Amino acid sequence: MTDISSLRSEIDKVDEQILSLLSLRFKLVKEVGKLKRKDGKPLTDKSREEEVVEKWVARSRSLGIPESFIRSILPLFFSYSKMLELNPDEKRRVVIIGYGGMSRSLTSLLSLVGHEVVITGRNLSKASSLASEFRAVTMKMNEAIKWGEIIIITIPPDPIESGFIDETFPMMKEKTVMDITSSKARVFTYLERKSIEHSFRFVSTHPLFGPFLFPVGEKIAIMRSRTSGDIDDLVSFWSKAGLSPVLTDPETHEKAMSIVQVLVHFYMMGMDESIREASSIMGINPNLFETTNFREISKSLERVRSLSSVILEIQSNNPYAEEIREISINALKKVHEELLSDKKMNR
Ligand SMILES: O=C(O)C(=O)C[C@]1(C(=O)O)C=C[C@@H](O)C=C1
Repeated sequence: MTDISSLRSEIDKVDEQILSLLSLRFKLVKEVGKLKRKDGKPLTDKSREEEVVEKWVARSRSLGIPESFIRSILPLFFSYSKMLELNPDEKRRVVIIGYGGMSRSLTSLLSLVGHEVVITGRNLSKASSLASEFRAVTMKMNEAIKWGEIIIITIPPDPIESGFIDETFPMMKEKTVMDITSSKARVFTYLERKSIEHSFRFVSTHPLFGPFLFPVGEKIAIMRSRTSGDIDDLVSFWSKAGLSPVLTDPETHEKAMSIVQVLVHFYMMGMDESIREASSIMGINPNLFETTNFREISKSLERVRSLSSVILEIQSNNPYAEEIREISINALKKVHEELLSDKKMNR
């Protein structure tokens, strides 16, 4: 009988082959990228992606590999391929203030695309451990700001508004400064005022994705301020980094976020709470009976739980939050009543 360790060494050999082939695939993809850039073609070719998926699914069927497995790994291939095909014409000196999840996500993208990225903040050892994960470096806050052309503030709205980085604003003179907060209500006005006082160019952004690596293909909301002037350069900066810019203004952004974030998170917090309560009342562990839908929803609930501080921050900062939660409760009541009256009719 073959023992586990000899089987594992066979697996290691197969893994080695998979990796060599993957590396070859990525090299070919980079060549495709060069041709696409030369011809001015878009990176995404949906019909080619569909063709690749069909080929893989057909082949995997004959090999007995589940279709769902193929369909879940191929989007990762395409997204990573597109990232390798990116190549900005112009390297920019980008400074990221802060070292949290969103800083990590943006650093992964901007450094891979070829920009020079410096991470800074009060705690340089945290900044440097993040920088070492990518092609990025650390500098003290004042040195970094002096060096950079584009400054991205990734710290949360409360510290921004309580003056945590106020001392750095005079050094930002004539630089381009962006924030990435999810709620623009107060931060926007604050930074716009500072940009007028200290003569820097302020453009507000909101990356519309969570703190994950290489977010190629995701959206970023971009909002002009009174000091931003023409923002074509920044729209191109973000598109060349693989994101899709959505041009908007703070008011529209807050209204949109009241639906996309406040409403959705509110329902999910309620769902999480009711699943816990119902499980305890029924004396049941629902995970033992999970359906596909339940599993997918549980994953989303888990994500919402892990981002709870940001989610609560949005619930408290969005100016439409109360109105939206009211609308949500009324909608739920309406569904409840409709279900009750349907039941009566069916009797
Ligand atoms: O064939 C291309 O056009 C590629 O860029 C390669 C590739 C792939 O990974 O197979 C990646 C992105 C495109 O949307 C389609 C296919």
